[in-house]
Amino acid sequence: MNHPAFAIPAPAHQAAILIVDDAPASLGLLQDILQGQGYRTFVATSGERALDLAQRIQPDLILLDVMLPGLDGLETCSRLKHQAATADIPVIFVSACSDTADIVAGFEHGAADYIAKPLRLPEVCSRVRAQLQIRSASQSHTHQVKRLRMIVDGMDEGLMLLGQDGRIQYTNPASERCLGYPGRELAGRPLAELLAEPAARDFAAWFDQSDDETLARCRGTREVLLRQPDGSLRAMDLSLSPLASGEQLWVAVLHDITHHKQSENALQRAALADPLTGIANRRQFDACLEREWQRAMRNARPLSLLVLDVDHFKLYNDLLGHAAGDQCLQAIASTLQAHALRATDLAARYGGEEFVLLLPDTPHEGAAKVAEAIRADIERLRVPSPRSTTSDFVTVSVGASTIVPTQFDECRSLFQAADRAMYDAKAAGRNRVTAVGAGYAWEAMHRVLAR
Ligand SMILES: Nc1nc2c(ncn2[C@@H]2O[C@H](COP(=O)(O)OP(=O)(O)OP(=O)(O)O)[C@@H](O)[C@H]2O)c(=O)[nH]1
Repeated sequence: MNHPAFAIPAPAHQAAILIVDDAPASLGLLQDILQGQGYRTFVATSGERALDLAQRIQPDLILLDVMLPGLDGLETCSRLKHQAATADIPVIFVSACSDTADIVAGFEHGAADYIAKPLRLPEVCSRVRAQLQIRSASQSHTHQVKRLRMIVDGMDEGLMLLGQDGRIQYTNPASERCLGYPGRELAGRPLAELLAEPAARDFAAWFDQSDDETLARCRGTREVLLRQPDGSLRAMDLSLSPLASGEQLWVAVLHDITHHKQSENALQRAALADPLTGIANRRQFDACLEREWQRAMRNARPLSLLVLDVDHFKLYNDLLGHAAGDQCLQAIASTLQAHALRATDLAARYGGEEFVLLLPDTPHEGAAKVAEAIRADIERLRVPSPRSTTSDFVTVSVGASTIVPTQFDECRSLFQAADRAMYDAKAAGRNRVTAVGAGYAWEAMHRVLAR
């Protein structure tokens, strides 16, 4: 039977409605009405059968009579609500018992609505439609929430919610990975506590003051170091923005930049290294010399420099070829590097076949000893040098200079003195060390001694 007067547009998907009634007349009537509205209907004449069918067909709505043989409607409704598979299916009681107490009991047992018999058809249609709309809205809301949760849980970026006091209220799995702690250990902790300085101080100050103007300053993205539970640090970009909803919450996003940092560091290292030998290049040496010069001057400590040049290297190259020459330079660089024993010593290739070794806090005698040890070790490499007029093997000449820098000295004077000493060693026959003192203090001492 169709009821055009109460016709409503058929739902986008044909909703399935389970009608539970032991009275054939009312069952048939409800079935006619609902089918007329375009719904698919299923019927059950007992509570037990209704439970079974509901589990299997997962209807969108159940119309349930209260008075049923065996398991009554109230108990059936309770059981439906206690089973995970049917708990979310809305139930409308349809009953001749329409006292307030009956209606209240229906709601207490989990009903979504209550229709009193005798049935008024427009009312049945409206209530059914209303429940289906509520269910559809709630399903799409649940779907949205699930989707959002999947996105947030699957993000590579760490996402956190912070209160206005800067304490963590929510962390997604990626932020737990970034921070190195499980979510339960992060909840309630101030974010600043997990940062290294100077960001830790800034964030603590911002959130402590928490006036709008101060907080506005923590907006945006900055590079921070996160303290890991094992004490190590991880570089991240941290973006902070207020939650648009107007709640007093902040959204913090962590983006791991370890890889960028690593390649940045690798680039920096490459820019400071000599590509042939892997030891420091001239650029790094110049910066280091300037630093150590200032330190030695502040502390009035001796600073020594060795300048080392391969003997007759042109002849070596000409006879054995450039590739063999390169290998020879690599062997010399390794030998030199092996003598850079202290953390502050720096071995570098100054250019061509010329090398330097900077020895901070090293007096004249110490520098001369290191220079001689390097010279002897290179000779001991026994790299054949057939055309050399100095030796059968590759040798080096080394100039060493030492200075206790004063404000009357110039940084380049140390290099110039060592370079001159190296040329003196060449002039004196090569494969030897010449060690000299340099600078105002040295000359002053010699003036006193000469008197
Ligand atoms: N294989 C190779 N040779 C280089 C490199 N840099 C400079 N040389 C060579 O080193 C040689 C240096 O020659 P010279 O400056 O004339 O000096 P030397 O032959 O070593 O003679 P003395 O220094 O007087 O003992 C040149 O032939 C350069 O081509 C390099 O990176 N690889």
